Amino acid sequence: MKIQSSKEFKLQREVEYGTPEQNKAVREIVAGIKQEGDAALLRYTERFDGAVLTPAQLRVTPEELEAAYGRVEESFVTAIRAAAVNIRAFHARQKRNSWMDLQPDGTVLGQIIRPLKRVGVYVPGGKAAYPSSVLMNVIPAQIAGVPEIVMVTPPSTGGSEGIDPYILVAAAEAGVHEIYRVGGAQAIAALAFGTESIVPVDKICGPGNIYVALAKREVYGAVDIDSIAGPSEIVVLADDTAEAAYIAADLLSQAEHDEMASAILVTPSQRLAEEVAAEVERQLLTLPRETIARASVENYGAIIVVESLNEGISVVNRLAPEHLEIVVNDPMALTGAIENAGAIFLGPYSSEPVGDYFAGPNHIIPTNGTARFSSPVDVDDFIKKSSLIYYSKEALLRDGAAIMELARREGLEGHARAIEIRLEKEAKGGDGNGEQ
Ligand SMILES: NC(=O)c1ccc[n+]([C@@H]2O[C@H](COP(=O)([O-])OP(=O)(O)OC[C@H]3O[C@@H](n4cnc5c(N)ncnc54)[C@H](O)[C@@H]3O)[C@@H](O)[C@H]2O)c1
Ligand SMILES: N[C@H](CO)Cc1c[nH]c[nH+]1
Ligand SMILES: [Zn+2]
Repeated sequence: MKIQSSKEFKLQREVEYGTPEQNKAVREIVAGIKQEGDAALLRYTERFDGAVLTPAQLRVTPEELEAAYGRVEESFVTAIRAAAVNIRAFHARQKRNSWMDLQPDGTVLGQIIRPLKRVGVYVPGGKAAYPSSVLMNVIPAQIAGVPEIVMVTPPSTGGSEGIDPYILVAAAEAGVHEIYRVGGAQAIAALAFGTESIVPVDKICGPGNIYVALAKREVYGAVDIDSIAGPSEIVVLADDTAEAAYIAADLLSQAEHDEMASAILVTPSQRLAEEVAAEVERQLLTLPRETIARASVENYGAIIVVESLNEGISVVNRLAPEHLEIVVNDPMALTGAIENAGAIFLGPYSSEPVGDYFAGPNHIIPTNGTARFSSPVDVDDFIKKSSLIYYSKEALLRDGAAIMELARREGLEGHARAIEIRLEKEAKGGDGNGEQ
């Protein structure tokens, strides 16, 4: 990995997100699905995933879900159940309730919280299969009370029409029954606009590669999306107390996701910078996904040597990473200064994969600097709110003049008159129903 100063470092997102070719390809795929529905969905699935399907084969059957249990180890089922307990407990704390505030004049104001009706969850399955992302998508939706959860995931790597059995078992454990074997931009477009086989959804959540992330951005507006949760990112802010081998391993844990993943060390220690660079090289040699991880660290990785931890914090806030590890003498003391980071891991034992799989917080986290304004997936992603306004006669008589003043200053006489007609009637003796 290249060691450089903060001045030499050039932030990738200052160039366009995705190449022009990737952006163009995604726009064409989305338009194709919109115009041709299933026919385009099957064509793209053959082209990008090598799976030749008929419309009847798009949906996973209950028998396939059942059969998947026979293809996974018991230890996997035990582990995914334990992870689900932690994820459920963490997200249960986020549940909101409707509320109403009854004021002394009889006015009632409030918010009604309802779950979204139908959501689509994307579970990646291209370069790796992500059963953990099933739980991260589905559990918060269930806690919110979403009645219809539909999952999409690409057919397994290698061109089989099957889906990775670990993903299917995770879905069965989570209680998802509507699953389609489609992935990439075509799956996102099918969820957003519907096809003959897939009923459209209200919102799409879930992580994915650059094609998935760009497609979510493209369909936003027709449906809601969680955030741009694209290729994974890790930034480690470390001082001289950090163990180089741990830091290198954590950087590679994210680099191995995708050639476009990004792994960056920020440190005031030249010694640590050099040791981590050497460790990354050493550990890469035995990593099964060496080719992907090497491409990631070469193209999107960096070791940035800063003057001080304070300068390091500024660099981190500018990067706004998906994951931030703070591995310094007193990590808690720095946490308050971190303004932009999707998830913050403190100390030498909070290795990033702890959060990817098990601790409980969600691993679907904004990338590409969007942690500046968006948050990890949570229960709030699956609800909507309606405001509730009940004004009593007393309250309208009190506030009417102010409302008419504001309406007339906006030149909206119709608004003013809607209030005035009531005030005038009350001035003449009211409607006699005595309502307060
Ligand atoms: N940010 C997060 O919260 C988070 C969480 C988990 C995973 N991730 C990321 O999710 C991604 C998973 O990627 P993946 O590739 O393994 O699976 P994926 O399911 O996201 O993508 C696979 C799909 O990409 C499409 N595709 C591949 N090459 C294409 C091309 N040339 N043109 C058009 N479409 C093409 C195919 O349709 C394929 O089905 C990784 O980048 C990983 O870092 C992010
Ligand atoms: N690190 C990914 C989020 O960027 C999540 C994940 C799932 N499995 C392994 N990792
Ligand atoms: Zn990961």
